[in-house]
Amino acid sequence: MSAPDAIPDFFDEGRPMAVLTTQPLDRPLDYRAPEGGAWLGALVEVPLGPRRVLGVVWGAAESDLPLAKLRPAIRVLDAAPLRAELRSFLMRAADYTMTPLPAMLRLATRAPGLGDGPAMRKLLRRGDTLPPRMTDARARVLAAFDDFGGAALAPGELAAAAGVGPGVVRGLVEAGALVECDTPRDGPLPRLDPARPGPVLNPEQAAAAAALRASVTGGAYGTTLLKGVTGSGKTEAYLEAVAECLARGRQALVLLPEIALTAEFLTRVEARFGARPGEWHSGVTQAERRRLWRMVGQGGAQLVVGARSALFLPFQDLGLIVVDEEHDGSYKQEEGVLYNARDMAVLRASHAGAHVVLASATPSLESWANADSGKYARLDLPARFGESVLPDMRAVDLRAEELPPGRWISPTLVGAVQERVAAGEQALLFLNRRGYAPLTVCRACGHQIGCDDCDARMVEHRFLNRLMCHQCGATKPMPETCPSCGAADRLAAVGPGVERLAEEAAAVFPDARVMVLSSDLFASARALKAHVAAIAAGECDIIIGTQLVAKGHNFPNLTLVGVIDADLGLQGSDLRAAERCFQLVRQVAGRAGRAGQPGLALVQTSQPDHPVIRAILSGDDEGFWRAEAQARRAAAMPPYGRLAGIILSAPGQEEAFDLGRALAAGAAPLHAIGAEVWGPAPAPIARIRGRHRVRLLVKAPRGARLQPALRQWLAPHRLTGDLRLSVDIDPQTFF
Ligand SMILES: Nc1ncnc2c1ncn2[C@@H]1O[C@H](COP(=O)(O)OP(=O)(O)OP(=O)(O)O)[C@@H](O)[C@H]1O
Ligand SMILES: [Zn+2]
Repeated sequence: MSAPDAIPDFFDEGRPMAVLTTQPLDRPLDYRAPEGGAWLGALVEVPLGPRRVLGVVWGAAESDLPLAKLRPAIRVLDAAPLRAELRSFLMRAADYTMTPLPAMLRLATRAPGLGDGPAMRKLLRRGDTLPPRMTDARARVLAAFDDFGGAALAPGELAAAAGVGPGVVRGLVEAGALVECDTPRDGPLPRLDPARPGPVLNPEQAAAAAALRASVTGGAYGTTLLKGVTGSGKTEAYLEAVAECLARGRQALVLLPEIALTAEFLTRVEARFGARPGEWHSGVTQAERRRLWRMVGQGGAQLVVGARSALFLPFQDLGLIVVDEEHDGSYKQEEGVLYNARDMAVLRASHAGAHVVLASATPSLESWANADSGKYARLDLPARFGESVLPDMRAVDLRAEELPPGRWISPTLVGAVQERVAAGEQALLFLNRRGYAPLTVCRACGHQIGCDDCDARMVEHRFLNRLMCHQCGATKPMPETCPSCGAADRLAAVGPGVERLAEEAAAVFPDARVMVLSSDLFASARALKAHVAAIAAGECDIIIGTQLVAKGHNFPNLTLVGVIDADLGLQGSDLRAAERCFQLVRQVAGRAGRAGQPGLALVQTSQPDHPVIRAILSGDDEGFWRAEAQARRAAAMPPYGRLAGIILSAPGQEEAFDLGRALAAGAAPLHAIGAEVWGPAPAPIARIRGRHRVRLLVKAPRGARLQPALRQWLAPHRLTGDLRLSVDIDPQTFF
């Protein structure tokens, strides 16, 4: 199915056709095809009651209403029809995630200005006559066209290219030597040249690159896990697959877990292919989004780099999807439509005849197991590129170090930081906690300040000078007196957050320049990017960061990483606590010593003998995954069993519990596939934004047909009032 659709079905004007709208209806509606007819998959505007809504021609009409009873669609929009590949992907994705199809379609039609006509702008090209009076400046303007291959140019572009003022250009228009023409505003993106030579690869990289190129050449679906230690050149290797894909005239998509990483990636692509790819994420302007959405559909964009929502773009011929840092938790969308972009990438690729590359130094157990069983191919890059070696990893046993109250940087770590900073190198102190302090307590009565709407404590953010709830985002000023007992000046910050750690660093290292990297400190993606660039350029000595710093950044001068509290990740009953702790600490440590100087990672822990900490320190990755896989297999937990979370929420706890109990009592359809139901129980965070939350957990054997059983189980229950139910297939979080 690698070729674009064969000639799609066409509905002649006035013929009946089914249209799927993005409105919450349970099926497509029938309309008559509008003037000019409509292709299958075309985006159309249709009347719905008194409104006009967006829809997609989905297939043949389904009702047997007489033609005269059907309303005509209003018009076909100016955009490429959604291809069969995307339509079938949306149906399967809706099915898998148990999302209503219109909500899925909304993800694929989220382009600004879709309903607008083709936006035109006035460009200039050369006329048939020469100006009566030729000057140097005029000659330069006319010559500028040759530099652009005769393409039409905007007046401003032309003046800039010729190095003249706008008056010169105007004069030529008046003289008839330049003529205006209307041109679509959204032109193709600059061409990437896949034939340009890449860097010289070392033998391991070359072998991986050749295997990846070969997978793309086949033009069929397949998935490869590219496991390489941090700094081994995974990016260089998968860019070779991108080159192969583009050379074959197909499109490629690279997903990154964090917008802050795109700037560096765009620069690398430009260096490799001579132009920048399309960008798709929340930091991109509306005009750029509109252009990219259209160009992806028309084949005017070869490579897109984006966030998880880029998976729903209307590619003309998608040949490759790379999911970089595939283990990253942010690929799971936790609000609205609940989906895992890594899994959906595999699903989309299987419909598009595309290859998937999952790249990571610390793969998810899911991907590791799929490679282990042979379902995915696997390629390894076991060593860092060039002279750099993996950092030396050592534990700092907190039981043996004297730390005064309110201090978190151990004497050993202080000494190491001083040494590195004195040598003109950078040190990173990692603590996965935003804000100043996780807890504010009254020393008079013991009261802990909580959120008014959630079952969560408020976190002090000194930078904002407020308390913040990390569940709902609500903030309030720090009270002067205890809200419970009224005592003044008795409220105390308990525990560290990155802001407090920065305060400690400033006190302990008074001469060092300290910068904090935490997602909440930046008003925009742009500000964050600038900050990352400043760090890479060496504008600070000590970086204090949350998990934001763990994600693939390249700080060449960074040689020391201190993990403030490795035990933090081991806590909690979460199924993936060990896996996440392992991934996070290994990734953070991997930031050290990337450009030749040897790196050191010091891991502060009170449990140096904990198996996870030992695996982190020893670097025995395979041993860790094997042990983890064995434990999960024994418990029949994912990926060796299946889970679905059911979250009920309502203004009152009783309503949610009543439904939960009714569900638990009527679980026969689940028992029929060998599944168990746990709960209902109050969710660990029992209230968010004023709504009470109750959870059930469904656990099924690996091969069970879970979704049909869930549908059958849930069908008899009507949601009344303000009761909400959401289904989380393959849940990553259990709050
Ligand atoms: N063959 C090569 N020639 C020149 N430079 C290389 C080569 N391979 C890798 N590098 C450089 O080494 C550094 C690490 O490579 P790269 O970013 O591709 O590794 P990675 O495995 O993707 O790292 P991470 O896991 O941290 O994302 C980069 O600066 C890259 O430009
Ligand atoms: Zn809250």
